[in-house]
Amino acid sequence: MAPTAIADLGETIAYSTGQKLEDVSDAIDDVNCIKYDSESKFDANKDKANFRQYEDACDRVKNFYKEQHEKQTVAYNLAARNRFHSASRVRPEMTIWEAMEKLNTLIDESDPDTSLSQIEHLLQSAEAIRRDGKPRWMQVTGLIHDLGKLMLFFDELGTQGQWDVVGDTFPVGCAFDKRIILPDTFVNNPDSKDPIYSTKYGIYSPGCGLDNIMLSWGHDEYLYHVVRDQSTLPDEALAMIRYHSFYPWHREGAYREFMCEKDWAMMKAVQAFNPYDLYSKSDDVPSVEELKPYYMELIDEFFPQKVVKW
Ligand SMILES: O[C@H]1[C@H](O)[C@@H](O)[C@H](O)[C@@H](O)[C@H]1O
Ligand SMILES: [Fe+2]
Ligand SMILES: [Fe+2]
Repeated sequence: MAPTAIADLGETIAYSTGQKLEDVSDAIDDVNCIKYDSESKFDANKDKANFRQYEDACDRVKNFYKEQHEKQTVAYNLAARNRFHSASRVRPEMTIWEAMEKLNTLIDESDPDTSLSQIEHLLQSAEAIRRDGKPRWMQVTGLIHDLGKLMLFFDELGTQGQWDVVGDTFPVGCAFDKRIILPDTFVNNPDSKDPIYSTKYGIYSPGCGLDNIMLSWGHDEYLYHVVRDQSTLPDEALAMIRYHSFYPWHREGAYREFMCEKDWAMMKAVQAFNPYDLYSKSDDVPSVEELKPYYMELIDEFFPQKVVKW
């Protein structure tokens, strides 16, 4: 780890940190009470080779990743986090259901696998989790996991476009791993030539824990911060939200050298969640009005104060 770089990043890294390391053993005990099936029943019949084909994706998707991979730098990430945490920011207020309706106008440029609206994607994920008999906290996690994309509509966050909202995530401040999709598109990212950020560990140290790694700014990181303080969701749900787009880690096995003990338990949770997010995209289109009463009750259970500060 380079001490000067760490000193510069200082508090910003600290406030982007989730649980303290002291909470690790508690979290692991909690995890032991939750059983994940090694294979979910739900994705057994899916042809997985049809999803996430980025090399063959259309120009819209490829251009998206080129832009994202060039612009997600340490400097940008620090600035975005400062805007989010700024004390003077007036945070929009709305309920979870209102947020789902507001998000519905977004067409995600990074996604080669669905042409459905966001509310439909959220309901597909939640319904697949519910059909598999998973706990209620996981169903509501499926329902909300992409609501962070709302950041696109909140001017005071200074969102630049879709490149700092959607798409897969990856750490900044250390070398970009080849297992990130379309890895050659990082050549024009200035950090890939930085003497510290371009090294294997960069500004981090092995075993430092994922909560201490700055992941590219976007809907996962944003929603994690919103939900952590305003819901009763367990640590596993928060990990599913925060890391669901971190495919190079949870699917491809990259960046494992940064994990701490707690992260291994959290990774199981994220991997258990992933099929419901990805493979539910080919399910039937859900009926929003029919499902609304069930999910309104579920939302109230985990967001007791009803109105959320975004
Ligand atoms: O295109 C998708 C989409 O934007 C998802 O919401 C995100 O979680 C994925 O990782 C990404 O690749
Ligand atoms: Fe997502
Ligand atoms: Fe999703």
